Amino acid sequence: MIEIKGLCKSFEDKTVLKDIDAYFENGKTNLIIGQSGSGKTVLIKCIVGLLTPEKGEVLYDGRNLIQMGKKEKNQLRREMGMIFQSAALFDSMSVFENVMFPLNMFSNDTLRERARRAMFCLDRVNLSEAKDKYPGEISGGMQKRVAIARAIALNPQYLFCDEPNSGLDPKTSLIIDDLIHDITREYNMTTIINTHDMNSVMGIGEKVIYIYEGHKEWEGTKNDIFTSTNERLNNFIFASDLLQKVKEVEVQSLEG
Ligand SMILES: Nc1ncnc2c1ncn2[C@@H]1O[C@H](COP(=O)(O)OP(=O)(O)OP(=O)(O)O)[C@@H](O)[C@H]1O
Repeated sequence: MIEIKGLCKSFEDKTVLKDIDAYFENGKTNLIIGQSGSGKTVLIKCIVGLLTPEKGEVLYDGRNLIQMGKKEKNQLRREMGMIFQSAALFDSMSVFENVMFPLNMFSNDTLRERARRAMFCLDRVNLSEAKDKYPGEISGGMQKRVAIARAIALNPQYLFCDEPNSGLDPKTSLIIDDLIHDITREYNMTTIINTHDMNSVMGIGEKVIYIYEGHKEWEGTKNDIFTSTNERLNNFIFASDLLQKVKEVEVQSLEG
């Protein structure tokens, strides 16, 4: 579990995060949502240690990241998998070599064991047949799947995904969402996803945190969203006519 307590972050005189408390459980997909500029990326960067907050705690199963020394932080980083907005694969390496990369950097296993692990991860995302291709030769959705295989290669306890669906069509986005959701359960990981994608919220939002102008405005499950009376949340989620219709149908079925 990851817990954050009283997190505050400013840049010069601009306060971006205001006293955020939240917890993210194992085996669940936790989503951070909010308008552009509300502070989601800064929050996730504080959680993974790329930014240091002025105040607050970031606890990884009780271990406070903010107070860790360099050695302990490096150890913790090995327990983290990350999937960035652009899949951020190495273009000059094959799919297989991309997945081998973290294993070659951090694992003490033999070459044979590392190769077996890389193939296992590629198989898990249904890409073993593309192992010799290069990122430029495969689709955006396949690149994201390679990024997922690479992120889980070291068997992380914590998985962070920044806009995993950016640039993907709705159907491919669903495949990526389901994959992240299934893997989270299978490995009992703590997964935090930063997203704008309302389909993701409705599909895999086991826990949703809504950030508004740097503070936590609301939290709940995807089902709680339909019955929430929080006006800011409603304005944000049900901005489109289509989602407004979905809400009406959902509320009717809850009432009936
Ligand atoms: N390094 C920085 N220096 C100064 N201001 C920053 C820095 N990083 C972020 N900010 C500011 O913090 C605020 C929140 O930015 P952030 O990137 O977290 O928003 P976001 O919710 O992730 O937006 P989006 O959904 O568009 O990615 C913005 O006003 C941004 O300009």
